[in-house]
Amino acid sequence: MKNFTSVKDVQNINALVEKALSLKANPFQTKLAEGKRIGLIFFNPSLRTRLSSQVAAQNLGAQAVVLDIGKDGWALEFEDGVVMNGDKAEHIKEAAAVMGRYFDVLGVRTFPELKSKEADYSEKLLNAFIKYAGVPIVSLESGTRHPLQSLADLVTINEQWTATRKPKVVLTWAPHVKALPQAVPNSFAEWMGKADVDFSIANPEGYDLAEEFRQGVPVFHDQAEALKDADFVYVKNWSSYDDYGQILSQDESWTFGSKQLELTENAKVMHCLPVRRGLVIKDEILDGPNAIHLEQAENRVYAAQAVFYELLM
Ligand SMILES: NCCC[C@H](NC(=O)CCC(=O)O)C(=O)O
Ligand SMILES: NC(=O)OP(=O)(O)O
Repeated sequence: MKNFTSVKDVQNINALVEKALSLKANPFQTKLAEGKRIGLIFFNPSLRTRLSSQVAAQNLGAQAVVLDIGKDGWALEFEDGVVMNGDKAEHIKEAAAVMGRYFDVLGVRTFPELKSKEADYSEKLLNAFIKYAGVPIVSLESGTRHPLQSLADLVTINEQWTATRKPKVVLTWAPHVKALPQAVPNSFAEWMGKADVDFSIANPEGYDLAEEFRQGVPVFHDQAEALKDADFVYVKNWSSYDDYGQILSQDESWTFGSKQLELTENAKVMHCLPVRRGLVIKDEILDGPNAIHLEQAENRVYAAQAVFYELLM
């Protein structure tokens, strides 16, 4: 594996899931990556990704250094060939190359601006790191994807599912007050497409994900129809892709509660966090026996550990 920015970077996802589970069973392999350094570069806020990546590095014996570049770094220029006479002090060409000289692996978090579909989906920032850093790049959530989250999600589904038949996994949209990225649902859909599950998506009209992420996946605009017999339900808000970055609905009949759960096969309920209680998922679910959001968050450590292991070893 050269970089970890999408499921396409992974040769064998089952092997990576197994690696994460074996690291979970025996996490403190602190000699493995002794002397290696991981830079974790954040353009945006984070709780889980930041902490789980640092814990994962420590478990392997590597050192992690965090830079809140959005807050503490110089304002960066990404355009080529411009005269930098505005407010940008440093070009990504130098910034990424310098960080590449300090670290063996670089993780980067860069949310989409949700203004231009073309700009966000071209992944300009992540690709600039890949081009100029000269070391493996790990996405800590980019404009279009969140692969460390999706790997942890798949690890969690594998852990929780003991039956021999394929589990039915449904990704459902839920309302929110802010326009959120499509990165988490895109990425989840992309990973589920490669996993041994029966996968479908429920969202209101106008919220279909970009076609490349839902090819061959049944999409329902009726949540109740989609939830029937589900074994796992992944709840997440996202803003419109077609009407890019817009909030088209705040319909709270899509908020996931007991009424929705009753339609399922006593499904496990998933969310990547942070979750807005009462709006996205009701307390009765988050505080009940079907919620596995904390297990997902815990597995972020072993997902990151497996990825760092692959890239450093
Ligand atoms: N890293 C996990 C999710 C990050 C982001 N959520 C958020 O920005 C929530 C913000 C809020 O609820 O105000 C998203 O949906 O992609
Ligand atoms: N799920 C997730 O990536 O959480 P953070 O945004 O807190 O890192």
